[in-house]
Amino acid sequence: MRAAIPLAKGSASSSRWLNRQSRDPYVRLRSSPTSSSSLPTSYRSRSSFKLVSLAQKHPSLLNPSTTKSVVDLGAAPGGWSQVALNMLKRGKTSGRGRVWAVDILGMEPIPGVEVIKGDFLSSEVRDFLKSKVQQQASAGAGPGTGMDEKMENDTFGGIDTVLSDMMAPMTGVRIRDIGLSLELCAAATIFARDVLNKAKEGEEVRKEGGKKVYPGGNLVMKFFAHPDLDEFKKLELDPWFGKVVVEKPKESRSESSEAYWVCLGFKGDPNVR
Ligand SMILES: C[S@@+](CC[C@H](N)C(=O)[O-])C[C@H]1O[C@@H](n2cnc3c(N)ncnc32)[C@H](O)[C@@H]1O
Repeated sequence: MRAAIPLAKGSASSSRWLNRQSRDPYVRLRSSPTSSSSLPTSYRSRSSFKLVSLAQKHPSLLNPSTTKSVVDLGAAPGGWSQVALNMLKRGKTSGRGRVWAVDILGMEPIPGVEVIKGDFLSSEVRDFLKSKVQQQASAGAGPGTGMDEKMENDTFGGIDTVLSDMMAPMTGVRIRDIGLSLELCAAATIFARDVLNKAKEGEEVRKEGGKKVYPGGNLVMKFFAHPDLDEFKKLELDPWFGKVVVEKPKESRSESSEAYWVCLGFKGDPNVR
């Protein structure tokens, strides 16, 4: 087991880090027990506020009335899963909503979230997760639900939203770090294509509260800005979704090159439409 590396007392970098943490409003909010807003603020991670922000801007990502099932990739310590679960609990789908959380690291349990510990880059872990999702899909299917028919037609993936905040430990070697980010994005994208609910034929974009809602499942995925990743979006995301936008939530540190793709309205394989 690797020993924890202590922060060098008084070193310039540790004082910079401590200084930044103490000034960061999202680090303080993370553990604040109360808030005037209706959103719970005792989240496990600073990152939670990024998802809150993305979901406020794109309400169909975690829509309390329609989102029933969410997969959270790179979930530890569990902040995004908490946000997703809270949103599902507030809606009509409460009780039926499911969240699966996957991480290479362990995390404290969250009641209502099924945690799978494993490396998402391993095909065994992805297949295990897929089988869990499919079990739910077939349990939900049945006469009168319309789901049996959807599954026969191969248009029921079972998942409404896939979230990926996965980030490999940075090596500092830019080309390697970009390669790792691309590898995680590729694995999350291929998985999402297999499990996301597809827009039904003839289903139109509708407006809700002045915002467009694209039919079909959604994918939110962290990436690191680089021309190779722009190319990835153009080839692997844009043709598969109704709309793909790049978001840099205000809670994401400006010095970080991280951003998120918000992919709305899964349409399925462009080659067979
Ligand atoms: C930024 S953290 C996620 C924070 C989380 N969204 C939250 O709000 O608590 C990134 C996570 O990605 C996980 N990760 C990186 N590579 C992974 C992989 N190959 N498989 C599973 N998890 C991975 C890391 O272990 C880490 O916990």
